[in-house]
Amino acid sequence: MAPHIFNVAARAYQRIQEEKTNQVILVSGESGAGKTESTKLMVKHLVYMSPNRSDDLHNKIVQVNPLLEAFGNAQTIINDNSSRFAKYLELSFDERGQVIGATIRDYMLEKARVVTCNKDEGNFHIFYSLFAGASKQQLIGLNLSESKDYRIIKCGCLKLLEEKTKYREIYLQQMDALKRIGFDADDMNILHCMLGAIIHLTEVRFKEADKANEPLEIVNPDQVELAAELLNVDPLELCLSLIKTKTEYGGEQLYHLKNLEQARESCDALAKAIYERMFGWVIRRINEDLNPTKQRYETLSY
Ligand SMILES: Nc1ncnc2c1ncn2[C@@H]1O[C@H](COP(=O)(O)OP(=O)(O)OP(=O)(O)O)[C@@H](O)[C@H]1O
Repeated sequence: MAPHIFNVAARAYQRIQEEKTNQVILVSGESGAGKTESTKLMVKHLVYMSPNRSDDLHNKIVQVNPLLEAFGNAQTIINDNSSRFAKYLELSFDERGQVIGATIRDYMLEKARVVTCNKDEGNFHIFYSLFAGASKQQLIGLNLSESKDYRIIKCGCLKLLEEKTKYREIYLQQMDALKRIGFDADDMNILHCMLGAIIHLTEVRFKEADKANEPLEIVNPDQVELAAELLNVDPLELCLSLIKTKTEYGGEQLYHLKNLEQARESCDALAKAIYERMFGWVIRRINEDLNPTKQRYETLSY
């Protein structure tokens, strides 16, 4: 019989206590095998075994899950809530075996999903919950209209749009979780602006110039302007960076015109990079919340 997950967690905990050495549990398997759910149960069991069961820390770890899933999970053919990143969760213990903190490290976020995903799958959950849950006023503030108009939503399974009630509920949970990890009104606003900017950037379209050796034309420059406004950057600079490459040679700045493919790629790359930074920001804030003390003793990692 395969080892039970509680047994694996108990053995690792026992070794930390007896040998005072770090322990690692590797949770692997194909998509949908149950890695995420098993990890949640093992964390629960480890906290349960701690001398002064820190329900508070366990609750915090559980409560950040909706956030991780909002930004890092998406519907795939195999799993409705598939993690599209690899996760390393480190639990810290004091000498009594008490869990005193947790740190999450993310790897290999599938950021390409922001701009391309299989038609039977979904984009990251956060985009659907944003359209379903944000108020009309918030969406107007981001210059966004009906979700079905956007490539970021259209590139995935449109059926997800029919689940508005579910996503509205999820949005409220996500906003609640953000507040709990210390996001204030300004942080919330920045996060929404980043999401809005990504959505506008993925809308930008380019066209070949009529004459040779002329820069590409941006078909809908309003989308670049809206993205620039939300990112608080100069719209002209942003437009230029999408159609030209700047290099420095001998202290001189040189500009090369991008072709259609390069411009599309750089615009998508920018959207993906913003998404990745945003995810990293959320994880950093989660870690601050999960580490009330900076002291580190033995650790257990997944
Ligand atoms: N221990 C469990 N108890 C109940 N349901 C489970 C359990 N493990 C897995 N499941 C079911 O299987 C689904 C997929 O599990 P999970 O998301 O943990 O898989 P995963 O291996 O992390 O997948 P991915 O690699 O795609 O993220 C869950 O949404 C849940 O419905």
